[in-house]
Amino acid sequence: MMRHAADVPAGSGSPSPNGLTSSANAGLSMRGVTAGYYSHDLVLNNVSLIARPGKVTVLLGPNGSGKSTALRVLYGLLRPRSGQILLDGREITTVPPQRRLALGMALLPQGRSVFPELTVQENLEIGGWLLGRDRRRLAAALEAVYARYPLLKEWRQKQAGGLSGGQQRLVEIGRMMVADPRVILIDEPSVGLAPVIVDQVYEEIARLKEEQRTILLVDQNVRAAVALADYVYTLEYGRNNLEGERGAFEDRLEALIKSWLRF
Ligand SMILES: Nc1ncnc2c1ncn2[C@@H]1O[C@H](COP(=O)(O)OP(=O)(O)OP(=O)(O)O)[C@@H](O)[C@H]1O
Repeated sequence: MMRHAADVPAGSGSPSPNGLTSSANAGLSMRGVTAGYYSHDLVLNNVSLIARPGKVTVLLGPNGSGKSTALRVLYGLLRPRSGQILLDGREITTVPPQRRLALGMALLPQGRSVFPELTVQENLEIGGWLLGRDRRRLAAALEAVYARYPLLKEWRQKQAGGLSGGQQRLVEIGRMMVADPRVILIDEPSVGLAPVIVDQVYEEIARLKEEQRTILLVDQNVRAAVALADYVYTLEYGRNNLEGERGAFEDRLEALIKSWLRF
């Protein structure tokens, strides 16, 4: 069933008063978050959502509705003015991104983020910086990534900047996977990629889902995203709008996309 945010009972999914994790608040959640980049603007206005463990949660909405900003707040790159971020019921609102990484969270940012002058291997090593100077653990983590993505092993001595857009995307995914995250935030994974690479990116997201990782996906590619989704939220003008299980959205995608074109 698709619901309007106004119909969702307040306080649903709240943490247990004793601070212990209950299944009701497992996952990554944003509660009543208000955020913006400048004092006079408001990009997110009282937004709440939850990415359930092992599920794919998709966040959709027209351009400028605040989707990427929501990911930035969830990852700690932008501090909310009010509201809370919780991971498995524990408040992490002011926890910096590097500590969120240590808690098992990762962000796959939109667009090209490889270090072009560095080799593929050096780019992957950056993904393992949490392992510090523990060279053995870093080597083991790199080997696991190479086993998972054999192409990265082939390219390991190549300069990342010389790779194609699709190849660089794989390096970015590999870099994220060095830390073996359990909660993954993905921002527009297919922007600017050739269709054949786009398919591969969604296959990889499907594999991450099969592995029971928690995924929050922001995407302009509405059909591909909804096909993978367990639960969908939409934002409009920085506010919660619709939400519901995938099935409730599948038949309404055309109408939804059309309504966003007027923004
Ligand atoms: N770094 C920034 N500094 C200032 N304003 C920003 C910044 N990033 C985004 N904004 C503004 O915040 C609003 C929401 O942007 P955001 O990127 O979160 O939306 P979005 O829903 O992800 O849009 P799109 O689908 O176009 O990527 C926009 O008005 C945008 O101009």
